[in-house]
Amino acid sequence: MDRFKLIKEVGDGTFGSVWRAINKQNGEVVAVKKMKRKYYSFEECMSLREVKSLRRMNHPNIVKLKEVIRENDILYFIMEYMECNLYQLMKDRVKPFAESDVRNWCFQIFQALAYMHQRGYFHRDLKPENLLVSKDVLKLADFGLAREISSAPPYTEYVSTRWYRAPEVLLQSSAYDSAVDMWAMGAIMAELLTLHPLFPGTSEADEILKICNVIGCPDEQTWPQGLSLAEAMKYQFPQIRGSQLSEVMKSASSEAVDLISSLCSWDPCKRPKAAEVLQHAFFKDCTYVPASVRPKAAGPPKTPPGVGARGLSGHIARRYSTGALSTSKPAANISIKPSSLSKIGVQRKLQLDRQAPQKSARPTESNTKQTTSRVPARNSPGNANPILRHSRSLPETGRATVQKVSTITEKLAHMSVTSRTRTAVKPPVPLLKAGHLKSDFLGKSDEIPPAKRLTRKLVS
Ligand SMILES: Nc1ncnc2c1ncn2[C@@H]1O[C@H](COP(=O)(O)OP(=O)(O)OP(=O)(O)O)[C@@H](O)[C@H]1O
Repeated sequence: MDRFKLIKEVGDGTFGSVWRAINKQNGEVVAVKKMKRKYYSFEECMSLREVKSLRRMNHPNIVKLKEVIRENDILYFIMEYMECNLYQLMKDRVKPFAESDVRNWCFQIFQALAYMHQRGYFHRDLKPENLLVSKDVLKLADFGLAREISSAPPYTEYVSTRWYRAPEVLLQSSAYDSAVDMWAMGAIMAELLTLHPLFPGTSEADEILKICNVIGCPDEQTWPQGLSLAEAMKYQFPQIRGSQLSEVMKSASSEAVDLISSLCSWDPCKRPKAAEVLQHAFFKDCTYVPASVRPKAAGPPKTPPGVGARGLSGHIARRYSTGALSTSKPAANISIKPSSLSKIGVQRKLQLDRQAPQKSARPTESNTKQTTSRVPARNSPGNANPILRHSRSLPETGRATVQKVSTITEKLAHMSVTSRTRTAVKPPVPLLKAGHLKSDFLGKSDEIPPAKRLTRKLVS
């Protein structure tokens, strides 16, 4: 690590602290993520999901892992540096972002998702904090480490973010897939457009209630599997017709509302795939698709190989070609090069009953008993949220408006996605009542005082 000069801590997550640093050898600014737990062998580091998945990703909208260094049993990830995350951009804002900005950002993220879903990976913890920004470039970060659950607590505990958690995960489905990322993106898009979280649940049961308040409760037509999942848990959905998303997002365009409606469909099968989303009318002005997600036959890109709908200079994409894994004890260098894709893909144990062990920027649960803290959500509307005042169901899906814009994007729509199986052991299920606020599905209370309900950071 002598090669790097740490300048400033820029992030403190559950698993690691992140620093802006300079590579003294070439002057390059990098991000150094110093992991909080110790690693006693290089093999252990190599088996981390974050390493396994990120080293296989080479996309302009996925943060590049340059090196992995183990020194004195401490693990460091050397990554490309990004200026901030989307939550930081949102939290002090009063005026919502222009829809064109949201469009450009989301277009980039959906491209990254199309790329990784095609390769059999899905993120499972999409949230504004994990979407990093530099100028108008957005990149997905924080891959899969949280799936690495076999090591000693507390740093390997799984922490997921409730506000963006898909209903099938909330209802403890034993099999779910990349559609969970699509749900999270719907919630994130809405939050970007309104500066308010769309489903700010204070517990898992309240999370489902918040969802029902917006999109109405599911029925045999909209999500039969969901009713079965609920029945298996002895959970009763609150009988709510829901609001109108356009009322919650008054200034959003009909295309934005339509896309969010389809992304936040109860039934994961009814959510569009990432590649389909790129063809949605909301993105009609965004035509650039990076070479990395184009079918090989499509030829070279017509715009520079940058990122985002606006396109960026080519040097950015070229920076991401190689990297090295290294350790100083014992010395060993291993090249990062894309290897054959794992058929297992992302595996992350989901623990739904308790809260995050420590610093986590969002309402989360993990399998520790520690309480968690939250920082206030900017402009959190609380009960003033208009979703609580309206009662009309959303359209089942907005897929009808998906438009075909090019041969390339048409081909993208046929990208395959590998399903994954959740490995969590299910504990006994208590009887749950609709809208139950006192305890979570697994019987552990995570209710917090009303004044703190709509805050983001969980406190010990
Ligand atoms: N490459 C980077 N460049 C700049 N900042 C970064 C980078 N990677 C992460 N960060 C910052 O550090 C924060 C924490 O990083 P990260 O999410 O990887 O840690 P974590 O311990 O896995 O967090 P979590 O609690 O979400 O699981 C991010 O929200 C972001 O603000």
